[in-house]
Amino acid sequence: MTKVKICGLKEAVHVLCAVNAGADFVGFVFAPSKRQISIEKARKLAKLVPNHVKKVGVFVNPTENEVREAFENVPLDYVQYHGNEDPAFIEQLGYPSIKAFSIRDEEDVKKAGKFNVDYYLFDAPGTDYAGGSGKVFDWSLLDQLSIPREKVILAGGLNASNVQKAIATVRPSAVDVSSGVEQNGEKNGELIQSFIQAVKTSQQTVKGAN
Ligand SMILES: O=C(O)c1ccccc1N[C@@H]1O[C@H](COP(=O)(O)O)[C@@H](O)[C@H]1O
Repeated sequence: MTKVKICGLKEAVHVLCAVNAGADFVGFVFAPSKRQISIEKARKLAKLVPNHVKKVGVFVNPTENEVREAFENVPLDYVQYHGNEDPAFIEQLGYPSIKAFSIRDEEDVKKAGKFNVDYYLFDAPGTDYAGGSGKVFDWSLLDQLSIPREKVILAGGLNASNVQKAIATVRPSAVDVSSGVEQNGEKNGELIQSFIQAVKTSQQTVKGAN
């Protein structure tokens, strides 16, 4: 079952929409971004999230204290490191973790081998911010990936129209979306629902074909 992460949530209505539509992870951005929210805001939104939906905090080159404060106070289930954090920094903090890699070429893919994390997230390089650019990268760069697929999250410019092809091509454990469920720069409930529906339909199609 491919899981779904809806990232960059800022409003209660969209958190509830993601949860009700079947999201497996919801993401709160603490890094510099147009989607950045405070720990206090994330704490309020987190109260709307049932235990089976995992809460992810997105950081870019944070200090240890920034991560600890958010993890304990929201509270979070996973920390997503979306910058140039090194393996020792992540291991020292010791939280359940997702490490993001910006993929331009095969060398970027190889960097994943240095980390020991719960999930390896592959994304397009950022433009204005470290992530959330809405850009797709060349998925074929992941063809030779040695990371087990159950630990792979695919991100980068996904939307309801391309996510089924993305799943069939990369076979990730989960897909992650931010820009692709937004309209005029804001999250959109219908787009969140259609994205999650597209992922679920994709799984039904695969089952039916077997
Ligand atoms: O969403 C953001 O604003 C963001 C800012 C800084 C780091 C990561 C961010 N989001 C992550 O970006 C990817 C892809 O997003 P998109 O669907 O291409 O817009 C995803 O992993 C988000 O978690």
